[in-house]
Amino acid sequence: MDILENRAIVIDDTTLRDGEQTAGVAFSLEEKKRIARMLDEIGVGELECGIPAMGEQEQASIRALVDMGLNARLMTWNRAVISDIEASLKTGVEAVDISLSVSDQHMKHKLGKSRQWVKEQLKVALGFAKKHNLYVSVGGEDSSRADLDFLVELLQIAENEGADRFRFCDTLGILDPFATYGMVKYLYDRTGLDLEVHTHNDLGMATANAIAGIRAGARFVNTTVNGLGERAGNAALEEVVMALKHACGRDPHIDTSRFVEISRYVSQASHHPVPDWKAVVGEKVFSHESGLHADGVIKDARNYEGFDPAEVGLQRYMVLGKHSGSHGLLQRLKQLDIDPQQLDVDALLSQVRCVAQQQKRPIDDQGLLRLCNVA
Ligand SMILES: CC(=O)SCCNC(=O)CCNC(=O)[C@H](O)C(C)(C)COP(=O)(O)OP(=O)(O)OC[C@H]1O[C@@H](n2cnc3c(N)ncnc32)[C@H](O)[C@@H]1OP(=O)(O)O
Ligand SMILES: O=C(O)CCC(=O)C(=O)O
Repeated sequence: MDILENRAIVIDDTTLRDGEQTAGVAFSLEEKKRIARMLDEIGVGELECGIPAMGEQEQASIRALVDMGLNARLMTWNRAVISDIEASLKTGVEAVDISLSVSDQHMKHKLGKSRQWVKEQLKVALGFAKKHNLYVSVGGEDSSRADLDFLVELLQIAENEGADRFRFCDTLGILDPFATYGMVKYLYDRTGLDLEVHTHNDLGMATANAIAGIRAGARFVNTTVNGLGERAGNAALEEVVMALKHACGRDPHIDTSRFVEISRYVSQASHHPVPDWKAVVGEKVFSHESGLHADGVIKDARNYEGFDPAEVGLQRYMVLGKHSGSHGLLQRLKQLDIDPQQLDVDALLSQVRCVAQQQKRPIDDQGLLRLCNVA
């Protein structure tokens, strides 16, 4: 049986934490509230909303998010340090991610500590958080470079000490989907803890890796709007959700029709433009110019569209350009109320192609009317 069957997938969106860690990005409180509200309204189950250890201003903004009374569970990010968790407690959140580096590289060359220290520190931090009745996700930073059997040991400690789940992090975005599947499955087969995947896009595989992790048994997945996040970013919310629906046949119960609206807002608030061709939310991803494609779409949009553009709040554009064919041209003429019988359509198509080639852009309606000598 497919492991995805009968398992509710929970989206833990970290636009307000890892997304805001994108170099140069800083959301205002109003922007954070609006992003949180929109994500909550579309049904995202959990929001990782900041890092209280950063100081009083960050704590106040997290408190303001808590005060909104959203349906989504709010979670903060913490190092495995008591003072970080104390700062989280001040904000009123009921869930924390307690992060510890788990690869030998990080333990030795970042923390300057041993595996034993990490195991002990996990107990200390987790014990403190559970004493305060917090829901705890243990974040395994750099899990993808960790010794898997050491990870299993850590997961056992986490489970014994009351952790609620473990977050498997491909911190550097160095895995492919097959490796992600193998590593997450290895952990899934050896622990009773719920698993989460946190994937980065350094090799362009964040979404694919997130899906692979879910297929291997992870029930939680970290996403960000537009794939914002450290370096090349995280798995994009809109991509993961649409992939779950259309590649995996699972509906994570998110109102996807607002994806474009949310994407545009986060793009503006983060000062990070979304390319026209960005999967799922790019303005032009449902533009059809090529003759065979345009013909196919005119006959039945499902010939060349994997999902309806309206499903994410986009629209379809039929474009006349260098690669156009006669069916696309005839359709446009019809829309402009021009009788093709009066024209040499083959000659007009040649002109359309030629002008588009010269201008290096599509022909708009005015341009077409001029070519038809009607303008
Ligand atoms: C992979 C990720 O995205 S993890 C999230 C990272 N996010 C951020 O760093 C953004 C917010 N960070 C901050 O505001 C600051 O870095 C703070 C408040 C957390 C800490 O600030 P500072 O005390 O000035 O320390 P600084 O950031 O320079 O150094 C980090 C320290 O935390 C330690 N540390 C790093 N990760 C962990 C961890 N998971 N658990 C315990 N200690 C850790 C480092 O070893 C270093 O300690 P050292 O001083 O003993 O060498
Ligand atoms: O440790 C965590 O919970 C997440 C850290 C993170 O953002 C990462 O590993 O990329």
